[in-house]
Amino acid sequence: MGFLTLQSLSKVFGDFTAVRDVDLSVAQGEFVSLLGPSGCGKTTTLQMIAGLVEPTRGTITLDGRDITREKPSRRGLGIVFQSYALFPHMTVAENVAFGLEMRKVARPERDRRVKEMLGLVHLASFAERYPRQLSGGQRQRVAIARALVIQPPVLLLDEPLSNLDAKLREEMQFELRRIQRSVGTTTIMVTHDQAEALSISDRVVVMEQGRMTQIDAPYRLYERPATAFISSFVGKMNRIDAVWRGGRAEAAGLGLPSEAASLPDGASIGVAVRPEKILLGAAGQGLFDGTVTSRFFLGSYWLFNVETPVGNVVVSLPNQGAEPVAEGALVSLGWPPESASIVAAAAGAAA
Ligand SMILES: Nc1ncnc2c1ncn2[C@@H]1O[C@H](COP(=O)(O)OP(=O)(O)OP(=O)(O)O)[C@@H](O)[C@H]1O
Repeated sequence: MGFLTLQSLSKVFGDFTAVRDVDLSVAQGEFVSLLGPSGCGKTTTLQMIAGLVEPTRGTITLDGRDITREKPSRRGLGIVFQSYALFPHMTVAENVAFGLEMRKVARPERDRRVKEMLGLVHLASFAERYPRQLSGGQRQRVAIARALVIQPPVLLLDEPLSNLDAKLREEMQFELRRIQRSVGTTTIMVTHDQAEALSISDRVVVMEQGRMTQIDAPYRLYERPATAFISSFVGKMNRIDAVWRGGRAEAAGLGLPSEAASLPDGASIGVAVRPEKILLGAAGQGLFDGTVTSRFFLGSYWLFNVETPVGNVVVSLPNQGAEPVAEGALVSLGWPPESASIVAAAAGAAA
C-alpha cells in the first residue's frame, strides 16, 4: 500500500458523476501530476484529498490512516492554489510564519524554520517585503514556502503556475521540482499543461471524463499512450488513418510500418507516429514522398508540414545550425516499425 491511497474514489454532483472510481497509490516522496482537459475531474479529486469536497464513495488513506471523513485542518496538508492568496497586510516572513503561529510553534523555532524556508525558495532577502512588492513568480514561491513550512505529509498544488507568463512558468517548473526534491514532500499537482506534467513529475495520471485512463512515468506516457485521446493530448502526434489488412497497416495503397497487432482484416485504425521519429530523406529514398508545404523555426528544432499520399504529416528535426529543406521541396518520409503504434481510428474515418 502507498503512502497516500485513493480507493474507488467517486464524486457525484446531482446526477452528474465528476469523478468515477479513481484508484491511485502514491509513494512517499513521489511527485504525481493529475493531467487532463478542463472539466475532467482533476480539481474535484484534489479537493477530496484536501478534505474540501466530501467523496460520494470510496476511501482515502494517508500513511495507513483512513482520512476520508476527516476535517481539512486535521489532515494538515499543504495546499497551494493558482491564486496566491497571500495575506496582503503581512510581510513575506509573516506570511510564511502564519501556519507555525497557528500551531503555536515557539518563536525561536518559528524564526529558524521561516528563514530556512525562505532560503530554500531563494527569497531570503525578501523577508520584510509585502506581497504587493513582489513579482508573480516570487509570490508563488512565498505561497509554496508557506505551505511547506508546516512540514505537511502531502503538498497539494492546483495549477500553481498557470498565472505566470511562459518564461517564468518554465523557470518555476524547475524551481518547484528542485524544492520538492530537497524537502522530499509527497506532492500531487493538478495541471492541464502536458509539458508541465511531463517535465516535473515522477508519474502522471491522465484523467478523461472523471476516470483515470493512464498512470505512468512521463516517458512511458509519451512513448506508449494508452488511449487515442492521450496520444493527441500528450505531445505532438501524427495520426494516419489506415486499414489493417494482411497483418499490416495500409493507407493509400501503401504498407505503413508499425508495431504488431492482432486485429481482424479490414479494421479501421490509426497509425500514430511522433514528428521526431520520422526520417526525412531525399525523394525516392523512403517509404513515400511528399512536398514540404510549410516550415517553422522553433529555436531548438524545425517543424515541417509535408503533404503526402496519406495526408499531411508533421515532421520535426533538431536545429543543427544549418538551413534544412525549403518549402516546396520534394522529400521522402519513413520510420522504423517500433516508432509507430496502432491506435483507434479517428471518429468518422473511412474504412
Ligand atoms: N460543486 C459542483 N456542483 C456541480 N458540478 C460540479 C461542482 N464542482 C465541479 N463540478 C463539475 O464536475 C466536473 C469536474 O470539475 P473539476 O473542477 O474537477 O474539473 P477540472 O478537471 O479540475 O477542470 P478545470 O481544469 O477546468 O478546473 C465539471 O464538469 C464541473 O462542472
